[in-house]
Amino acid sequence: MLQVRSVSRSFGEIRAVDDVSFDVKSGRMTGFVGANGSGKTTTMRVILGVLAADSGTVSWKDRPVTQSVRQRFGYMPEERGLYPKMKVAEQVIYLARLHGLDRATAHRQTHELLEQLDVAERADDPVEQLSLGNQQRVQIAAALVHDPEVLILDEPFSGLDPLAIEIVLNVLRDRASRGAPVLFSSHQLEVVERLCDDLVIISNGAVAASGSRDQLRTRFGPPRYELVVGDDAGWVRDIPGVRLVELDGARAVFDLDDGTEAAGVVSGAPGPEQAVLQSAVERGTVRSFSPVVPSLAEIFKELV
Ligand SMILES: Nc1ncnc2c1ncn2[C@@H]1O[C@H](COP(=O)(O)OP(=O)(O)OP(=O)(O)O)[C@@H](O)[C@H]1O
Repeated sequence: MLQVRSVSRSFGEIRAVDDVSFDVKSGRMTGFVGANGSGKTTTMRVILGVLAADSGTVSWKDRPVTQSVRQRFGYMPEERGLYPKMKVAEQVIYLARLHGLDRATAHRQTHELLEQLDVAERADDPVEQLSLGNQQRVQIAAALVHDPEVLILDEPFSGLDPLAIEIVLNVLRDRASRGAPVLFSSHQLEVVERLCDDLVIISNGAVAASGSRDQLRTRFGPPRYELVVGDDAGWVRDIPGVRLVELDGARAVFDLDDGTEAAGVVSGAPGPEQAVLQSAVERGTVRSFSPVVPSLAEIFKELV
């Protein structure tokens, strides 16, 4: 597990990262989200040692992260750093060699990755001749080629089309399933939502929430339900303890009033959602009744 503990970093008057702590667990994909300027890149740079923290620690497998440990990390920086005139494969092999791989291994791992990332046919072209999306795939190959123990990726999906997102996503999942902790930042919340196991939400340099995606959805979602009946569902608004959020003919979405608990939360007490369901059954057909979990975008709006 990679542990970030009480990390702070200021630039002059600006406190870019303020007492930030979170874990990136082995074998899990952790999405790192926050508004522009909230401190994601600064935190990632501190993890990588590109930037020193003013205070706080970063540890990997319970040991402080030193320069030699960082050699075994894979990092995709926000500012992309490929040599435009160098050929794709040559460049990735070169970076692999810098990480200490022998020539044959560097060669083999480069070509495997270019295949997986679906840019193998551009292996002998100079990087500058590739589209930005394809350059991005090469950048990802460069971050992964030395088979890193930990992956830290700053916006790995920006500028990728949906097909490329799927390809990169599969490559990262594969790395996670082999045990690497993967921390990636992204503004594409629907991608993060689909891809991550865990989440760290940062706001103004501080962690606003962290934990597993499913836990956060349960924690931050108001108790909300969707009911679909056979005819008009307008009567739902008259049930005590219920606040109608959306009504579309036979479909009603409702929250429980503030301070009202769902059934089972307070032992034995049936919640107002049970009254809705019972009333629906008495009135006729119930097509569906289910809790609604908030999307990451909704949680984000609430926190950031
Ligand atoms: N080298 C620097 N010098 C001065 N201020 C900096 C420097 N790097 C970052 N900052 C400031 O620190 C704050 C956090 O920036 P950071 O780049 O970490 O945010 P971010 O969450 O990665 O943003 P984005 O989503 O836009 O990439 C911002 O106010 C930024 O202007």
